[in-house]
Amino acid sequence: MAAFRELGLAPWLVEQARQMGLSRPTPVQASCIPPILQGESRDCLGCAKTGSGKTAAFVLPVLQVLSEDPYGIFCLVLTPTRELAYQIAEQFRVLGKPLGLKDCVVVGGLDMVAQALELSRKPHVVIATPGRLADHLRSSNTFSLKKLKFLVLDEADRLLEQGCADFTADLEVILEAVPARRQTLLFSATLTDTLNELKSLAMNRPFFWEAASEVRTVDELDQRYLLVPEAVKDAYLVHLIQTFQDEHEDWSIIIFTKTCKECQILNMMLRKFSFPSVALHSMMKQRQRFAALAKFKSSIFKILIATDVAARGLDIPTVQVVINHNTPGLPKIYIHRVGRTARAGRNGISITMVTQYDIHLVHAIEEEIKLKLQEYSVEEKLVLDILNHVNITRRECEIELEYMDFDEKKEINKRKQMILEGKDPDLEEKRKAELAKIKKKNNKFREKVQQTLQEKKQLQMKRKLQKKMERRNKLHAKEEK
Ligand SMILES: Nc1ncnc2c1ncn2[C@@H]1O[C@H](COP(=O)(O)OP(=O)(O)OP(=O)(O)O)[C@@H](O)[C@H]1O
Repeated sequence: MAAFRELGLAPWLVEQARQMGLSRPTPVQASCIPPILQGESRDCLGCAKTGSGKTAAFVLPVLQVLSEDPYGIFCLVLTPTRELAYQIAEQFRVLGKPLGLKDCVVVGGLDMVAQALELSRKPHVVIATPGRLADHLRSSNTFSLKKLKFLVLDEADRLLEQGCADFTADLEVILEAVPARRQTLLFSATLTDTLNELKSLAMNRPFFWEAASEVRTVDELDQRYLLVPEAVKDAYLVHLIQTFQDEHEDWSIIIFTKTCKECQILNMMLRKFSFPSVALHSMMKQRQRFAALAKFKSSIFKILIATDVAARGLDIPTVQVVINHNTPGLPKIYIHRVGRTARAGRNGISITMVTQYDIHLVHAIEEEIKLKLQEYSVEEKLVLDILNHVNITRRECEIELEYMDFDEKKEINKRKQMILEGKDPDLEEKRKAELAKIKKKNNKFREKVQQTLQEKKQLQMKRKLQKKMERRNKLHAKEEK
């Protein structure tokens, strides 16, 4: 593998990388840095496994080009979560220190006025979540992205996905504000599904690089599943954590849950068992989210319980274990979740809890990652011993949470968010109800059509069969004559 300086990077940048512990480029860096350095006419799509150094693969060449002609705003990085935006900003800051790099993080949940002021001071690099940046573009004209040289989409497939947090409308606003002549860099561990959409964004002789590997997860990751009945999941979880705590001196675990409520309940429950845990989910205030992550990163708290808001990109080298409290519905989400451990060549283990209803999801995951998960065995008796205690504790937490009006708060938060987005919550609700009605009607209609088609098909088959029988009878009659 070539050294960093052979990739065309300046000595000061190579030295800066070395100081950060990056002495030799990883494959994604070695492959993507030279084409990015070729300049304006070359876009780049980099697809490499989790923890393989994709961030430096774009930060280093951007800094190199910036150092040759520094001005603001030179580069815009878009990323799906607020925590990830700060993590990327840190890499820019550390690697770009000799340049006196000015960066600006623009994410939701924080003061918009302060952000607008920072943007107006022309930072070299803006790292943003699409929603908040689009809000700034819609509401102010104190900054311009028209001279931008680089547009980076980190976790690009997530940004283009149309899921519960749909970025497409915001991306449209942003793409209108950036110049057509620019270099677009797209990175993720899971680019292939959305490749066509991504290519329409990166049209300048796109250089596409994908790590040559059949298996889509890293070799250093020991991937297990644990078959558990739904009703006793939490007893297994407590048992797993207790075992790690007893057997390891230095340990750190991320537990992924399906919903914010589940995340909150598990955190309350684990704390009642005196485990050092913190929660991270989208219903928390942004300051609480940052504080929780900081406590986990500094190992004050050894357990992070999170929703998929923490599934992508977060780089916390000390994480040795990922527990999936629910089996992810999409293989892609599984890949990103388990990728929070076994990063940059370290070992790690992931344990996915699988109930009787989730077997098909495991098969889909195995098919996608091209690897069979191995069973994780536990001593059932030890789990049975704590079962009652765990179930009673969980029930207590559920009752406590009801008193805290968690669901109501969720509803209020949703309405607040709509107001912030300039929507009328009541109108939106009406619209949603109407849409649901139409959907139901359409579904009924579709079912009816399908039923009619089925009946028609059956009738045709019946007729065919009848004709066949008639022909055969006639033949028999002829033969008998
Ligand atoms: N050349 C290198 N040598 C050693 N370590 C490196 C190198 N490049 C990056 N790293 C380290 O590897 C870790 C993972 O890097 P990074 O977060 O960029 O991964 P990623 O590919 O973006 O992962 P994900 O898909 O999960 O976002 C970081 O701690 C980073 O400092």
